[in-house]
Amino acid sequence: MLALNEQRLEDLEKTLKDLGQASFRGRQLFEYFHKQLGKDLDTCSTLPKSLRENLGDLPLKSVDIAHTFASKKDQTKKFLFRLEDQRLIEGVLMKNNYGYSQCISTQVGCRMGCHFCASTKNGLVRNLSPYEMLGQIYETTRRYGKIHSIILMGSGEPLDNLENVLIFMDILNSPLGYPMSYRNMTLSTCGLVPGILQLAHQDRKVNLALSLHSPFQKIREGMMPIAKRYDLKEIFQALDQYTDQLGRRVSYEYTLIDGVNNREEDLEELKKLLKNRLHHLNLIPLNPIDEYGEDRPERAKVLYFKKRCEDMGLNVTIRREQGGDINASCGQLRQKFEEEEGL
Ligand SMILES: C[S@@+](CC[C@H](N)C(=O)[O-])C[C@H]1O[C@@H](n2cnc3c(N)ncnc32)[C@H](O)[C@@H]1O
Ligand code: SF4
Repeated sequence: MLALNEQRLEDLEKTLKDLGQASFRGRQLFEYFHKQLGKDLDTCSTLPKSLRENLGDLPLKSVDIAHTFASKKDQTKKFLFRLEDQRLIEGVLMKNNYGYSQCISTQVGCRMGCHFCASTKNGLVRNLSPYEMLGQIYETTRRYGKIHSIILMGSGEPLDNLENVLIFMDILNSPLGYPMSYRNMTLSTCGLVPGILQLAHQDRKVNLALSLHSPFQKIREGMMPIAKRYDLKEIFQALDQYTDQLGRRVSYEYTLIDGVNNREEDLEELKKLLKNRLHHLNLIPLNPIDEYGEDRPERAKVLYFKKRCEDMGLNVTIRREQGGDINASCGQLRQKFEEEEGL
């Protein structure tokens, strides 16, 4: 059973009803957890003391900020959050002109095995529960104020933990809670087709990003083992359904790796794939990790690639390099600290 502070409103009302309480008590408790960001039932003054004591036996989930790394170059902050089993996960908080945007993790580790990604080096440890995702946002909100938008681009593959991710998004979106619009939530996936189709056929209008990395099936397979399971043709069919059903464009993450996916033929093939689709292409220069021998292209090559995409009529940006001095490569910090702690 989910903890009290990670149940959807209707489930929390039912839990309270099963305890012989009126359903409005469930609503009050939901507001306490998700609007007031309360953590300790003793401070929930809307509930009678007897009920608080009664609920005291039921577990609440918690997340703490274990370490904060502040960039000296910009206002970016990187966090290591500690979970109740002492596991660590990473998150990044970025300041934009419209407010804070936060990158959050959805799993401890990842089982997808992309060769360039530090998050997957020790495989998947476990899925995050809904509160372990909410708690990342609530803890930063307590310290820095309201978060405007989130991206599910920390460690983990969100579509490999979709049930909990949907509960998390629904609670965050609830008018009685935080609330954050689905439109301010972006889910990034390596391309798990069943999950993309599930997202296409429901009405939460969240943003979807595909980690594309190569327009060629064989090269993609060489970078991301999961590409062997779902090929580009299947993935694009699913993405087309998402756009048709929800009228939303898809973002494409493209980690630029020198000599691997920044060649002339990559540009031509990208044009064929994206030109006639609603798209936004986001170029991410590789953040090299020890286990992966390939190189990050120098700045001039990144700018050239972007210019060529623009000339071909693609809608393209280079991901803003925020917090470059706090080693923002996903998964590396957690790996370092967990090794030090012998986890
Ligand atoms: C860590 S993943 C998490 C979300 C999801 N699992 C995915 O792959 O889209 C978020 C993004 O970071 C990118 N990424 C991972 N390791 C990277 C690295 N070393 N350098 C640049 N981008 C990287 C991934 O390709 C992906 O687009
Ligand atoms: S890039 Fe995404 S899917 Fe691939 S290993 Fe990293 S977290 Fe997992």
